[in-house]
Amino acid sequence: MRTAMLKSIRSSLQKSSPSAVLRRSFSSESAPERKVVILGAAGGIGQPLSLLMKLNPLVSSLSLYDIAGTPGVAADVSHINTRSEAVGYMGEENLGKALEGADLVIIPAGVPRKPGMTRDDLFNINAGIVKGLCTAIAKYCPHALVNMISNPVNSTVPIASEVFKKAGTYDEKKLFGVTTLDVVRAKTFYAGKGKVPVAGVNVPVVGGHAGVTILPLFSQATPQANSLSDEEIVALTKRTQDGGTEVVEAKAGKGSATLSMAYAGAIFADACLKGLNGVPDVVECSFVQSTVTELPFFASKVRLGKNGVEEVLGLGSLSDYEKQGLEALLPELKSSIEKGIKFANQS
Ligand SMILES: NC(=O)c1ccc[n+]([C@@H]2O[C@H](COP(=O)([O-])OP(=O)(O)OC[C@H]3O[C@@H](n4cnc5c(N)ncnc54)[C@H](O)[C@@H]3O)[C@@H](O)[C@H]2O)c1
Ligand SMILES: O=C(O)C[C@H](O)C(=O)O
Repeated sequence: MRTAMLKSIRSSLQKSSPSAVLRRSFSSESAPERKVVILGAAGGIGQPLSLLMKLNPLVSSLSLYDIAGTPGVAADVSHINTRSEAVGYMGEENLGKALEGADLVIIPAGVPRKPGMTRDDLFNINAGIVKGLCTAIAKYCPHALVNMISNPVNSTVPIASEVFKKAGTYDEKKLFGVTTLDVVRAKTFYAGKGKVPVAGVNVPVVGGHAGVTILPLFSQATPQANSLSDEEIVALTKRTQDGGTEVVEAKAGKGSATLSMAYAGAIFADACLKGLNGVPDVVECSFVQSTVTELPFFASKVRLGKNGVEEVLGLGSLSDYEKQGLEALLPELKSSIEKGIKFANQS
């Protein structure tokens, strides 16, 4: 009787959508102590992400760091009656205190795009910001998991890896480029076009996080929506690849995706915390060190565990259209990775 009940609970959990899992995790209790740090916490993503992480009961200590504005954000969210204590840290002289003892560091620090810009146009400013923050991570919390949101992710993750290598702290299992927003978008657009309930939809997205390097694998979407034509799959792929630009244009100079990104960042951080806590079978897509292709970093499904990446999963079988997409993305992704590595080693 008890075994049957446990089986049924397990199966309903496995079928749940990420948002349902996140809501359910908000109500779980007796989790281990976990310190989560947000670098860039007063920004467009940082503020709603701070709220969502304050709501997550897997977090016991929430450390909010920015170069400006964090006392207000921290005072505000600290009044929310949830498990974690929230503390704000402002200015570089307080970065060490913000990071000490961290289990997970989330980085949405840096400038966002304006209409007409590519993510790579952010490199000149954001590469230096990420390098500085990662140097501090290597010093103050070398064992923390790092969730990189700052763009261009295809280059900022390699920059972080080089900074950690130089400091002697690099652990490839602990560095993640956050590509969850691509998955969130692919699920939403697919459910809309395929007329299937969005809560149950799953779509892996592989490659990287910019334009054609974003490759949604609709051939592996579940549940399969039978009615979609090849033209509709092409249009869905393009919309997923251009999702960020769609928001940048709609915001007309006032930045890029913040609310949907905070949601996606919270889903991914929650998955990392569950992995750290030993929850089995936590799988999300992420841009990580990889041998799935010839490139040193690649986004694919990743199983998360007590040390971060437990297993980088393969691509599975691809449609001919997806195979072409994979071939087409490799040169751009390669050059963005190399640009990040070069920057970290020459400056
Ligand atoms: N990975 C993704 O899917 C994804 C999605 C959306 C946005 N982004 C990227 O996230 C980044 C942030 O976007 P946003 O809309 O929140 O921008 P924003 O300008 O609203 O906020 C950025 C914050 O970073 C802070 N900051 C700047 N330098 C810092 C430093 N050295 N240390 C700490 N904080 C610092 C700023 O003070 C600001 O509060 C951008 O690079 C954007 O392109 C990534
Ligand atoms: O598009 C951007 O510049 C921000 C982010 O990478 C996104 O995908 O929304």
